[in-house]
Amino acid sequence: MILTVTPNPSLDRTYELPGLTRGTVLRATADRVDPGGKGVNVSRAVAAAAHRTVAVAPLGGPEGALLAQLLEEHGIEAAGVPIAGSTRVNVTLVEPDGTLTKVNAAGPEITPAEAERLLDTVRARSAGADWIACCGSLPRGLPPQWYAELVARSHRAGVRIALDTSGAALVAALAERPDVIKPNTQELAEAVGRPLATVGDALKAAQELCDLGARSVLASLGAVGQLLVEPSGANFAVARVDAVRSDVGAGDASLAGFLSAGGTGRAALSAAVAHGAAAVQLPGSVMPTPADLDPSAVITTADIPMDLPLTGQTP
Ligand SMILES: Nc1ncnc2c1ncn2[C@@H]1O[C@H](COP(=O)(O)OP(=O)(O)OP(=O)(O)O)[C@@H](O)[C@H]1O
Ligand SMILES: O=P(O)(O)OC[C@@]1(O)O[C@H](CO)[C@@H](O)[C@@H]1O
Repeated sequence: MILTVTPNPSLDRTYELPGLTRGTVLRATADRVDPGGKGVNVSRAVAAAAHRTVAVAPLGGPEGALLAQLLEEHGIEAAGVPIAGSTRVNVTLVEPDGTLTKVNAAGPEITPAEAERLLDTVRARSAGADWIACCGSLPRGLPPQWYAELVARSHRAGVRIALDTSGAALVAALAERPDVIKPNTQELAEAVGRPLATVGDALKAAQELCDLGARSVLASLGAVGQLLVEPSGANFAVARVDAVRSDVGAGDASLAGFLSAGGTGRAALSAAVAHGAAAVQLPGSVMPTPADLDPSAVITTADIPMDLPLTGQTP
């Protein structure tokens, strides 16, 4: 069973536009709403592969009620923690050429009592979990050390932790030795405090995060592929993709594939890349099912392409 924790879940609204013109009323040609937030997406992908998952998330207001309803419709068991504030709505604008513009709200303010109830709910639901995946930004009210506390508590309960977050929350959690962290290129660069130009730079940065406490690093490098750095060594994988439709949630699909395949070693890395490649070929944040995966398109190697340039960092 994979338990996911999403402290700042979202309703993901996607609007398809004939064009994106600033300062005008834009009429959408299509729109959709998906249950969102990084851990929620991991649960969606795990459930799509018919594995057991429980999604822990604070839920509040009419948006929280709709999110709970959507999760139920997706067949995902939710452990919702009621909060006084309202669950956020994140908006994606899609232009005809496929360009995506995403607006993520800050999310509700979580009270100290709600924060404690969230930690208690994770503890109560973690019996029998193979992994706890803690994913996404922290809403207001949760201090940057909140994930560190969650990692420490989960390790005391004997459960492995995967952490996908960024900035101070990521750095603060390293000392508690998360079993795997999943930074993307931007998050990796931010964590080591310098821009990364090549896969070799990303490898060095991932090794530094291991020195700071991460037991392993699954670095997702967008179209470039993924690096898995473990005590036993590093591996790199990339998959052929015919046409990218939406990269929203591709990292979440990757993490779900990685954990479902055991969360360690080359086979899990290959599964992560197969899931990422499948996810980008699907619309919105639709998560791949086993039928969408093409393992034959994945190349996995211990021969790291050190000089391969990276993309996807904003200064
Ligand atoms: N443009 C692309 N072309 C091919 N594969 C891609 C592309 N973008 C993403 N992928 C695949 O999906 C994986 C995850 O993507 P990425 O590194 O962008 O994650 P992320 O930034 O965490 O995504 P998100 O936060 O939206 O879930 C990549 O490692 C790769 O396997
Ligand atoms: O604001 P955060 O928590 O960093 O990211 C939230 C989010 O962008 O991540 C998912 C895609 O990975 C979306 O479902 C959701 O809207």
